Amino acid sequence: MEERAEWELVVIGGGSAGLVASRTAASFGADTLLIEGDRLGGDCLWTGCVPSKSLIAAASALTIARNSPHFGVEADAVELDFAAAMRHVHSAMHTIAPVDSPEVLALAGVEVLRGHARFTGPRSLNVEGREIGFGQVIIATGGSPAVPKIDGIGSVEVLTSATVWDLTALPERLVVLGGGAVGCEIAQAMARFGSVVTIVHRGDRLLVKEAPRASAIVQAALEADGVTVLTGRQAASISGDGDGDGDRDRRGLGGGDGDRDRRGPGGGRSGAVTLDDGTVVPFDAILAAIGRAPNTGSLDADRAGVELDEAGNVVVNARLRTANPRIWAAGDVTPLPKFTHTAGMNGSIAASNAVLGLFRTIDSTAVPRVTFTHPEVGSVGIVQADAAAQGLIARTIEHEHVDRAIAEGAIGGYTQLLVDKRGKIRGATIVGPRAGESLGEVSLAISRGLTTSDIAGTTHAYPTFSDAVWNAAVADVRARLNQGATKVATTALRRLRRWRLRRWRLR
Ligand SMILES: Cc1cc2nc3c(=O)[nH]c(=O)nc-3n(C[C@H](O)[C@H](O)[C@H](O)COP(=O)(O)OP(=O)(O)OC[C@H]3O[C@@H](n4cnc5c(N)ncnc54)[C@H](O)[C@@H]3O)c2cc1C
Ligand SMILES: NC(=O)c1ccc[n+]([C@@H]2O[C@H](COP(=O)([O-])OP(=O)(O)OC[C@H]3O[C@@H](n4cnc5c(N)ncnc54)[C@H](O)[C@@H]3O)[C@@H](O)[C@H]2O)c1
Repeated sequence: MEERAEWELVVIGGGSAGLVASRTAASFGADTLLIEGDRLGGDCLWTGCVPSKSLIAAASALTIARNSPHFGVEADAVELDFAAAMRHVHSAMHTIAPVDSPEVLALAGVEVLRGHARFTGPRSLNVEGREIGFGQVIIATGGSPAVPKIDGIGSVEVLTSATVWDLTALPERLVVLGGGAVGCEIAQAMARFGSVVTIVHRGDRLLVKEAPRASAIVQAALEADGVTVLTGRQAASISGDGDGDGDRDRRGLGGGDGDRDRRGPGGGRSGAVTLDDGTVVPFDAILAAIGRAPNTGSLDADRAGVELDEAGNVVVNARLRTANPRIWAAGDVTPLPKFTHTAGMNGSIAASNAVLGLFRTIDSTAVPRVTFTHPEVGSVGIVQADAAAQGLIARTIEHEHVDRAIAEGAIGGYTQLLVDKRGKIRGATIVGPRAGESLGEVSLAISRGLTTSDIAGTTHAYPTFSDAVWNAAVADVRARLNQGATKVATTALRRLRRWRLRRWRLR
């Protein structure tokens, strides 16, 4: 690395937020140093989006093959090769990884330093013994999976989203703690592979941030795939079958031989969990998916005057500036929504504010999110629970009336737009195949203040799932035509037209 007394901008953390922040800063010509303590690409590439969506794709392929007789396609023996499915997961990660290699970043003007960074003062960092001076810093150190504090948790190897991708054998019985996005996505994929999966969820419904109807549809879909969903409960204690120190091969973690995982006592990952209502659920593997904790524990943020909240998140204002005006933060290390797209977007905002002195602020009105279960749940803007309080009107299209859904035999979902009095789209929920793809249009509409007339007046290709968005907008426009001043105007225009037509006839 080039030696300098001071770097114009240092970015700590090479995940989604840090990568976008450093590339943005370098594109403005700033001397940019990116410090990464582990692997460039971060959670999204190595332990989050990419492996989970690859696992889901493998499980979908299996389910489609099994359901093919419905479409008149007979497949004799549909078999799972779990080790091959996991090879697909790792191959996807390694295919994407080179995009963010130090060599590619260097071409973009970003210098990469490997090592763990911590603050030594308001304008200095230490990376593995090396002092680094900075003009400004963007903290993008992300988060790590939280592990619950439960009696006996040390007696068993608890999988998390950081380690589950190293499984080489399918656990026969899997307990998933937590019914958020991580829990639902992985539980469904593993159940489709053939694991007997139980979700233990503290909340009263899965995916609690989504509309209750969306939660109910996802729960029914998971149950149809064989998942047992226990809501309103949590683990009280865990007991491992063995001594808890089984080696990696016996646990089916890394380097195993791919055999179906059947560990007896002493295996280290099997055991039983006792819930707070006394229910006992035995397992061959247990996955904690109860949220994430920010990576600020060893950052020595206080030495730089950076304020943390009670949960350890870096406190930022709407411009993503911390309590130290030279230090900014973006991504999962902040209390903002934890998604790759928000990490990237906010990384770009932090970098442009830091380097160019702009006053860009984060947009919290149109943050889309998609849970990639089958069916997918996509939502953006205001959710249904808050709609009534804000006087919004819901326009809902059931997918049983969407031709593409009928053609694909996937009619269980719905598309709902939440619209204000003037026809402005303020929120949406889509439950169904490719909901995430249909959501883009609604996100644009909300962020640009578009109305249902704008969507209704835009030709949409047929037959697509985005037809449902179009039809919901058309339904809103039609309903408005029958109301108030619009009704008066259309009635007057129609009468005028009829009068003119009558006069033409008389000529
Ligand atoms: C199972 C799972 C599935 C997910 N699926 C999706 C999805 O489908 N869509 C979506 O939008 N989001 C998804 N997410 C969330 C998404 O992965 C995160 O929101 C996103 O990756 C956060 O990016 P980040 O840059 O803030 O943090 P990270 O990606 O965690 O990057 C932080 C980086 O900082 C490094 N670091 C930490 N401390 C230091 C230090 N002191 N010095 C140097 N380096 C340091 C770390 O090694 C890491 O590489 C998923 C998450 C999980 C767990
Ligand atoms: N498709 C996506 O975009 C995607 C996918 C996965 C993860 N993510 C991101 O990753 C983050 C973490 O996801 P997550 O699912 O781990 O967290 P989460 O916070 O979304 O959900 C965890 C759930 O577990 C429950 N819970 C907490 N402690 C529990 C306990 N001891 N026992 C049982 N239940 C318990 C909580 O009530 C909560 O609803 C999310 O914030 C999300 O933004 C996004």
